[in-house]
Amino acid sequence: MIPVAEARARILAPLSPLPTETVPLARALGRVLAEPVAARRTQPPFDASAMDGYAVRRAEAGPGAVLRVIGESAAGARFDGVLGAGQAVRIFTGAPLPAGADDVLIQEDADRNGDRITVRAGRDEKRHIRPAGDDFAAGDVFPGRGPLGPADIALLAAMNHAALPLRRRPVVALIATGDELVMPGAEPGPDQIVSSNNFGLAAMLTRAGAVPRLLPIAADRPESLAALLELASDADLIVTLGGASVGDHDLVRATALAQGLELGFYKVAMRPGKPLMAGTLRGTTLIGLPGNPVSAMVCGAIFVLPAVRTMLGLPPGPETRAARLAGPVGRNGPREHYMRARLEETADGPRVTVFERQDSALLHVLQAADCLAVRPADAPAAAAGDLVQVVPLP
Ligand SMILES: Nc1nc2c(c(=O)[nH]1)N[C@H]1C(S)=C(S)[C@@H](COP(=O)(O)OP(=O)(O)OC[C@H]3O[C@@H](n4cnc5c(N)ncnc54)[C@H](O)[C@@H]3O)O[C@H]1N2
Ligand code: MOO
Repeated sequence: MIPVAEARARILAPLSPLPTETVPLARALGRVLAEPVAARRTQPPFDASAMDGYAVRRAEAGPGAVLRVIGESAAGARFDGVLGAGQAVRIFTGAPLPAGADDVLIQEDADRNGDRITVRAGRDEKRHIRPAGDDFAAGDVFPGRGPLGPADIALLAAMNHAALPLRRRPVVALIATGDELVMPGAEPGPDQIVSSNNFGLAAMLTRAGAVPRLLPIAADRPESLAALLELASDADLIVTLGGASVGDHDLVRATALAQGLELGFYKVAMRPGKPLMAGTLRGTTLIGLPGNPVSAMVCGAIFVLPAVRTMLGLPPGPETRAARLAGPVGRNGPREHYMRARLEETADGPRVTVFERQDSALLHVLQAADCLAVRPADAPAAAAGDLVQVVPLP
């Protein structure tokens, strides 16, 4: 058994960022930039009005002042002249501020009579001008990388990018194994269950910016698994689920070895996830996840997502943070324990409640969790208030 950090390092070592492709902005949600991109324009490109009202000179627009309206500046159609003494220009939100003006009087503070306005008493003192470049300036580097969210897309659109240089999305083949499994919606036989791990992993991968490819379930026969490994051979990463342990029907390692797998390691000092294995099959990284549903999901977060992020050119993670235990936890054994838990922000900082039940078959416990509290191998018992590292669940 090797430590978790070493197992992850060995998985990541042969991986590198995938090539760049140019993708229309409207298809960039959830994708990752392959290189920094900069604003192609300044926003706003001119001093703009933030309100509907009148562009004026502040020094002459005190309460009671009377000004003559000489024109209009609308969003998309500016007033071309220069504002002179005693003059005002009708202006609308988003319109360029005319030369000579330094203030926008909101229309609620003006009484209009023909081409005259009178400034009301108690007028709003705010100038209601958005200076040029208030949001960003041409050349400003877009601050994010990805996976891009809705606000990222909005900012990139405003920066005038119709298409973006993105990392190609890693295609991850998912092969669930076991005669006991049927697809959701099918009618399981008396000794069968519904396959959940491949769907959970697929969701995790999609959210991380990868393309999961759900292959048919492999039966517990070497020919079945071998055929599916063949089918998966053009993926960027192959993930098998189950069949990793020592039982008579756990065939993944033997079958993959017979197909030419160069085994990197088998077994990690981790709970859940001990029977994890990884290696290279015909040039493609293969990660063999344990079958217990929570083990598969935890190993997905701790090993598969870092592999995907590396292929996307992102820091591999997982990111951890410190939190105080809400209650005591017992001493740990020789395997690093990734305990299902819930994190809350309190006045004293983040606090983590570790769940009572940690059996790796309990998906309802995982569903209730939002993080994993990490207990190092052989850690002594810990008390409420002690610090532990937590990994947010994806
Ligand atoms: N004698 C030993 N037995 C076991 C050991 C051990 O060291 N010695 N390790 C245990 C640990 S830890 C784990 S984890 C499991 C994992 O074993 P496998 O990877 O071989 O998983 P399976 O036997 O295929 O399945 C385990 C369990 O999970 C269910 N399963 C499998 N795939 C799915 C799926 N796609 N969706 C939902 N559920 C799935 C399967 O039906 C089993 O109940 O081994 C322990 N045993
Ligand atoms: O390591 Mo197994 O993954 O405990 O359930």
